[in-house]
Amino acid sequence: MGLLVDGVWQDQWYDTKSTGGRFERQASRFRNFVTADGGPGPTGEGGFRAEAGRYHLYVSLACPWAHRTLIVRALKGLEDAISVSVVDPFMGKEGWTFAAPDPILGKTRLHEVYTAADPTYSGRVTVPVLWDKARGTIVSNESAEIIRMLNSAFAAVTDVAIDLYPAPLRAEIDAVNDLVYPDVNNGVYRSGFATTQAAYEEAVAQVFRRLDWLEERLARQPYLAGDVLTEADVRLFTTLVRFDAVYVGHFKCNIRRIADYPALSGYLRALYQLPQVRPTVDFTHIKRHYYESHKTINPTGIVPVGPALDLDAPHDRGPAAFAAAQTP
Ligand SMILES: N[C@@H](CCC(=O)N[C@@H](CS)C(=O)NCC(=O)O)C(=O)O
Repeated sequence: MGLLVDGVWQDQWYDTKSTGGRFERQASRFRNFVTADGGPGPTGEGGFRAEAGRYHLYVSLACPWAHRTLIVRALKGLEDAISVSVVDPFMGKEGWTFAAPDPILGKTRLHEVYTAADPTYSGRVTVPVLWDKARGTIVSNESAEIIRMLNSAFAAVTDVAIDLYPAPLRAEIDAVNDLVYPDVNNGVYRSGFATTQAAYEEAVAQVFRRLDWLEERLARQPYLAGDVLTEADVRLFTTLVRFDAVYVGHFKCNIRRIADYPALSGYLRALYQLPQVRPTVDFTHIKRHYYESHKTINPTGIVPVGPALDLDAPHDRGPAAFAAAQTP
């Protein structure tokens, strides 16, 4: 675990001293957008046109943010158009590494991919990374924006016509994301990485207040934004699927389990059982990464054997429904 300072790798754990024991996540630095015509997106510069074979994703199968991009790539039928490298589950002194040199740049450490894009980069070296093979640089390292690009820019290179961010539901999706991101997706990290009792208790209470709220919503409707599956569901799913296996124990989010919430656990199983989603879930990487890498939390690195989860059990949510993509 570490970060780059002016392009030089430094091994250090998160600094929570200056924030009263609270973990604060850094904003992502590469913020360009792939677009259908190569014009600039909402942030960053233009020149990144959607083309089959041009882009590469660096992911960790353990990481919930990277997992979002793998799910959207699969739901949008982009597996052949966008290649993927998977980092080793263990994140040690060199940060994320590859078991074998990566096929694009021949690197063995993810921080070398960052310095290949910007030799003076300063900041954390995170997954996911969307790499442009044509320009030899990083398009984006912000998962929330990468999933938007995968959803919207690649219509010409896929025959899957579903829309995970349909115009009529955008306000609702944004509103849900604005609650789920701080309270749940990042809330579990704020609970687990807190270094004072007060910071932990504040974070864990916030996680469960929001899970209670989500339980109530998902008892009333099949998906977070209504009747169709959207990016809001993908974003919640990647935290839910890790929750009982990792966040309950390792991050001390143990007031309740997802298994104790009937609607949330049925919803989790429904999403997990989608044929595009299930192959993206790797519990070996998920459990090994957290329990082996975070030595300040789990010094022995021992990975617990349980819990026994049956995500293949039946659910009551019916077949998946998606919004149809509008032809431009
Ligand atoms: N805002 C980023 C966060 C990504 C992120 O924090 N990824 C974690 C893995 S779960 C990481 O790579 N952490 C390494 C570090 O912080 O040094 C996104 O959503 O893309």
